[in-house]
Amino acid sequence: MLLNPVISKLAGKRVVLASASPRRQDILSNVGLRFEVVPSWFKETLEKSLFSAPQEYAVETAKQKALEVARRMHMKHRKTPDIVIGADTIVTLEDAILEKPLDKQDAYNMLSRLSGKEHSVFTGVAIVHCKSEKDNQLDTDIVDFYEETKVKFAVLSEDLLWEYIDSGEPMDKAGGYGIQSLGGMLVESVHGDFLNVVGFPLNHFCKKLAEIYYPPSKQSIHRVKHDSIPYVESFENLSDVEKDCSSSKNSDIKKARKDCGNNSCSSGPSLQPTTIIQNGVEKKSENTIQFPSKIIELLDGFKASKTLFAASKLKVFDKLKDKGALKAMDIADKINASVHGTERLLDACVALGLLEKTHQVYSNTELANTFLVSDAEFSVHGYIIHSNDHLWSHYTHLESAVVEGINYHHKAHGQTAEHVHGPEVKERYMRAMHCTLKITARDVATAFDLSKYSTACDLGGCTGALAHELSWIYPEMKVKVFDLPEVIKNVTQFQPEKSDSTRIIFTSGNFLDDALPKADLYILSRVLHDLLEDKLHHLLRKVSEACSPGNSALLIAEIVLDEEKREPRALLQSLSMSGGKQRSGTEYKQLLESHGFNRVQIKNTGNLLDAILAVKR
Ligand SMILES: Cc1cn([C@H]2C[C@H](O)[C@@H](COP(=O)(O)OP(=O)(O)OP(=O)(O)O)O2)c(=O)[nH]c1=O
Repeated sequence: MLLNPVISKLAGKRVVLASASPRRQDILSNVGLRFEVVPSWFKETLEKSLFSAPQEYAVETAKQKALEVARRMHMKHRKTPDIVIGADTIVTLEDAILEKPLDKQDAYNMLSRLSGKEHSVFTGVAIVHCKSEKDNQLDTDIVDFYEETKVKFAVLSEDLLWEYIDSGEPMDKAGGYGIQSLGGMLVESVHGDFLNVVGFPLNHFCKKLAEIYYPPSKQSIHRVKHDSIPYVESFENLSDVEKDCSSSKNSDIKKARKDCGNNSCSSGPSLQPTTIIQNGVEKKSENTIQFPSKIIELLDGFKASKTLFAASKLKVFDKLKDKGALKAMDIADKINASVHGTERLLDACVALGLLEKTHQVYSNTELANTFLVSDAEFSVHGYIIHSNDHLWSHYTHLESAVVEGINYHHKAHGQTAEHVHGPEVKERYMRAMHCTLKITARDVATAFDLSKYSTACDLGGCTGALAHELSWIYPEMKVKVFDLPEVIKNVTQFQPEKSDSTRIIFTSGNFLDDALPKADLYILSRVLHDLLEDKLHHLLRKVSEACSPGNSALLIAEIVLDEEKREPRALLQSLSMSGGKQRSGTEYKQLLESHGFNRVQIKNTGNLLDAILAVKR
């Protein structure tokens, strides 16, 4: 335990070594690491000329080896590992990269080049932390590094060379030799980590683990030097609190800190005494203040949102979807932007997990292809643009709107009706509604068995996204979308190619003023939270009157707050609302009961909107 404190940090985790190399397996198992071996299928065929230095090639190959295994285990075997370790060893001589020889002649060529000279052995290592996201996406966090060792060969005679080659040893080894076996006889001197030559830089690996699992506190100078494996005593002295908070890779660290958000971990002063060295003098400090991760995360949140908005607005994800992969300068050209600015934006998107970057070439992640490309089936692009162009300004005026207690719409956009209700704004709003409903409609439509209702009317149903989902799930159901004339006249562009116009009908009208069309099932999706009390009751009264007991029902799609009203998404959204309010399950129940709906069922879907089914018996 004392000898391998950092290695023991991996105990209890599913660790996978993505390597067929018996040497790597030996090195790691010799220090007590428990792991599965899943050799990588990644072919070592990266274009070497694309790398500015050979070690970058080794690191990238190591990374690709590990990622291939992580993805395969996640997708095919549904066994997401916690950590996958990949490595790649190369020999370099005068800019040439020597990998494993193809045959005896190739081994001869390599060894005769190495004869009498000093060469470098680089091993690139990637430590990939994996996490399965809610939507079954694989989320990875990669730490990589390389180690260089210089090896000098004696002058080798032809006979020695061929005898060595005939032993068979060179064939599965980079540079065509194995320093740990017969090949050791060829070596005059070694500068650096011997195990690095054999295929795995153990010391550097432990230092990296130390950095990951024991990051230095930002507030105090610990006795753990950044480039050292931490002193054993410093592990012994770690408090449970600190252990929990620094338990893993960056995202785990974030998570652990988040989990600790309500206790002394992230905010209050820690009671753990800390050793501080100032001007060479050691001091013990009580009440060290821990780094306020939670606050920094909140503080920086707007930068991440705005990065997503800017990349979406500039259609970065669309351009990359069209072209597959592009360099920063090509993207800059396509979006009419400066190369420098584009590169910064792209790198920020990589850091946020929206883009991937390999050898200065950017491509969309699966997440971006599915949700950020503007014409993708489940794109949230419209919602992002609405957030950027409309909601953003609400929040920049939040402070004065709170102080003055006025409507944010006026504060943010001035008072002109044109600005708030102009055609462009309306279309943007429709897009935002459309894409949020596209990703929520399935969960709302299937929250309850609605098959007994043969006609439905979606009041304020906008582009018909929920109507289409209902008609697809309930083939017997006909759905009428009832919305304002200016909405209905723009719905055509949102219809799927194969839409059945006999089962989905768009009708113009105002649900507050006009008579409601007849239906078995009325739907109010994202309507109630936005209405002032008088309008809300007026509408519910009308719907209730239109519902006959036993035969009809009202389906509501809204965020249903937990009873303590702690749901951040809804509460943050409330800040930008002009009139209405978000409600808890009990509040919706009472509201609906007051309008004669005496059977109210609520289903938390886990999606953006929850579902409520209200019936009059
Ligand atoms: C230079 C040198 C390399 N080697 C080995 C280490 C590596 O196993 C191999 C270089 O090939 P790699 O491609 O790094 O590794 P590998 O093919 O053996 O395993 P995998 O790709 O599955 O991870 O050469 C020695 O064993 N001794 C040496 O002295």
